Amino acid sequence: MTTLDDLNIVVAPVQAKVQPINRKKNNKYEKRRRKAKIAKEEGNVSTAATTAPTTTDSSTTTVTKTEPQKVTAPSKENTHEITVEEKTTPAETTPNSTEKKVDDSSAEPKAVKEDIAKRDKHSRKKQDSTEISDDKVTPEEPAVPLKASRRNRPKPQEGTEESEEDHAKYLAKYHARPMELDRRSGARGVTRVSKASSHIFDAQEWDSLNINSRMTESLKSRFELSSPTGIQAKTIQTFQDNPENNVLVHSETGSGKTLAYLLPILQLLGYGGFSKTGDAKKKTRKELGTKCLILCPTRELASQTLQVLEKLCQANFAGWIVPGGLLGGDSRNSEKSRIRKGLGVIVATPGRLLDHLQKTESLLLNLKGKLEWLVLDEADRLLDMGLGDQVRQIVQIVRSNEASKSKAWLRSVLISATVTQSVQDLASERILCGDQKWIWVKGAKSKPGQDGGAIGDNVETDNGYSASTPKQLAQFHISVTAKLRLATLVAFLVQRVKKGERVVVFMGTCATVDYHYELFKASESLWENDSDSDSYGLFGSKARVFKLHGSVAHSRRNQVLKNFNGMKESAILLSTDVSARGLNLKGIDWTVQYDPPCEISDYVHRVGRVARAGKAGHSLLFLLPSERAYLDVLKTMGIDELTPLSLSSTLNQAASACKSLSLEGMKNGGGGSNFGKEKPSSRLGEYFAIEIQRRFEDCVIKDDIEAKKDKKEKDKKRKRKKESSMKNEGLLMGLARDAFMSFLRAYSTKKEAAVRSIFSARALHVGHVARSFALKEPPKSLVSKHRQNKKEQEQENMDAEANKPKSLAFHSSGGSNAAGRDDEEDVIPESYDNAVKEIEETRVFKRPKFGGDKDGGKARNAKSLLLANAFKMQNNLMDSM
Ligand SMILES: Nc1ncnc2c1ncn2[C@@H]1O[C@H](COP(=O)(O)OP(=O)(O)OP(=O)(O)O)[C@@H](O)[C@H]1O
Repeated sequence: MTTLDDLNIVVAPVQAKVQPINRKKNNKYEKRRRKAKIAKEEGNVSTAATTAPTTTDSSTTTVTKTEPQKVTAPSKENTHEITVEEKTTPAETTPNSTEKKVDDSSAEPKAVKEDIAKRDKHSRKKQDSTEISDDKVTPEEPAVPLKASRRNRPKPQEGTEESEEDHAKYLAKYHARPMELDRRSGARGVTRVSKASSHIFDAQEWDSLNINSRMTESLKSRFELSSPTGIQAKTIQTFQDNPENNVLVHSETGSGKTLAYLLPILQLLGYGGFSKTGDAKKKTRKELGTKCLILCPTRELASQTLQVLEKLCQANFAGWIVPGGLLGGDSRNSEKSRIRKGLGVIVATPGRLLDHLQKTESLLLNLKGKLEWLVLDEADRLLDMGLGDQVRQIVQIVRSNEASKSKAWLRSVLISATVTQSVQDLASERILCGDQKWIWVKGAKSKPGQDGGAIGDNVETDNGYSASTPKQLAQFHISVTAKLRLATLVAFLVQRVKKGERVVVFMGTCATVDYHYELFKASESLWENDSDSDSYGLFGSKARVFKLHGSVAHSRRNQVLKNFNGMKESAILLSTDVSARGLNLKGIDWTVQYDPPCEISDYVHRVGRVARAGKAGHSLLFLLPSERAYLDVLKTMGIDELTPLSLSSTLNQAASACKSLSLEGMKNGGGGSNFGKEKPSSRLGEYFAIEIQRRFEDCVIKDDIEAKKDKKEKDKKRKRKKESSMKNEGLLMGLARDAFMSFLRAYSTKKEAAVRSIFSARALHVGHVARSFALKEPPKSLVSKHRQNKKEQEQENMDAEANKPKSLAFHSSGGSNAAGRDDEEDVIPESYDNAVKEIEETRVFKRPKFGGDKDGGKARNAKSLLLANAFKMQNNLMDSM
């Protein structure tokens, strides 16, 4: 029989329950505490940490009592240390420390406090009213766990054990506590430590390669590179042995692919062949023309490559070869004049190069009869859907510019750590490879005898990912529910910052980066006695936070990278995938993927920002419990070394590092019936999560209240004049809403087929997702639209259902969609608008119905209703937000 769980039905999320400031104990809480006691006897499913933690389920709260374990890497310089304390030190529960914090909070303007309290009250009221509304929406986060609350839970009627089971599943899915999540993911306290490795280096020396001795000298002295990496030696040899072929360079991230292709090209341009000695073939800029075009997917990577190229050319080797960049963001006119003077090697982003090819005649003149190399760095990104068209047009123009030439004259060089089947397919298109053969040069992990083959030959795995992540990289994943995500991110960063480490946090969209950046900046410091560092925000004087994404102005992006790379102490860079490819970010210890990437190849490139050139490095991937299958997909791609990181340890360690904050959490939200009974130390991590969540939510609301006040005052001053153009909401509130919406959109539009079903928006708990953006409830625009149409929709759907032939109602027609039930994924649209709407729509139907539902038929028909809604959604594409 089809159960509601099979339908992926989730209890409709309602506004989050947040502990109000100055919350008082009252009868309601007393009752809930009693219920919690009952729950203790009942079962294993536990409440989430961000609700008032009133359960006493010792099986899930007790922290394993082992001594703190310290795993130390052998070499201090090249390794990082991860200390995992399975047992947290009990907090010093001195009344003074908590009192102090309370005093601090009382420093807030009274009006603001009252306002926040009012909102909390309103929020609670709303929740209560929802419980008894027509919709019978189950509260998203009751103050006591639903399982525990006998009276709150609708009584299952006869023959409804199934509903009980559904309910338990629901709780286990969305309200599991850290210890339980750890148990499920198999996370242990002891964890892996990355050690530096020399596997990417070749046994050869620079001198053994046939490149000019002036160059090798400068590589050793100026670049301080003592020996070539394996891929560098192999690529130079391949260029030497196959002067007329196309080359595909495929090696793990950070293995030195940039020099691998630049060195042989410069050798050929400067000296006409491979030799340690020999005279340079000097030419004027006009005579030389443009010999090589290097395309990079981002401006940052292009300018990094240009810097390396300039340094190489100036190194007393081939000073007459003048490289230049055509990068989006620079002035066109200055680029034009540089092109006119003559650029021997051009490094460009596709858009800007195409623009010049179409508008700057002198560029076509410089290329004609001269161009020999077309390099696509990060080829898979350049050839994918986003940039593929532009790159194709570029190749077409370049080739038609030489139409009369009969001899093969242009060689393509593809570079990437991820050579997917689609890249191989595209590479075999004639437009890219001409008449020449491809030579595939593979990196250190390749099996012996595999180099020098043609594309399509000797593929290690079907997907070509196996040689892509550095061997020495220690990869972790953490399983965390949506409502604990934000607190867990902060907890993890607290540990890194404490150790003075540098971290890049990858997020899915520009809006999420903007929001977290502003939120961290606006929040008070986590550390005690860090009052001097107000301007630095959450991590105080211990770490600066930076942001980088595609919508940041170009000039600002350069500055951010410069400042981030220039910082010696701990720093955190919040970024989108704009810095995922090719960038050499200085001294990074960890990459964190807060939002899993759209494509597996992006996973490889993101983690590849650490553990470069054989150094040690770590990566962490955040996953919701519903996204666990993502690990299996990674496995099929040859990435199977992810160790589960303990959530409870992560929170507990942060709690130990920020004791006063955790104590405040205990006081504000964690007292409950167990205050003084349950060992506080066993839940310290959860108190940390509670408090950090509360602080963020208050920060957003406070900012909103102040902005509204400001606007009111400004409007008053203007009297009868037009109202001020100021937004009627705080910066943080606006950013939070944008971030939340963009998260949902991005979530539902994961591109790769292999992961699409894993990131189904229907598995999300929208209310909890809102909390991960420090919103107490999902944005009103999303909810009110839904409410407005809901009744109407329900009626229509019920009508449609009633008119259907009875035999189809619950008939599983062998995968057919005739009854509109068996293949929901096909029916639910994937588009931007619908994806968001889909989440809203499903909120209505995801709630498991328990006994006592007057409209029992409604529950049974939930799946049909869902489908009918999906059809309706399709019709309302443009109307959804
Ligand atoms: N022979 C070498 N010895 C030591 N370090 C090197 C050597 N060659 C390059 N490096 C350093 O290794 C780092 C990574 O180089 P590079 O950017 O070329 O890697 P990559 O393979 O292109 O990485 P990605 O796949 O991420 O683009 C750089 O900091 C570079 O200076």
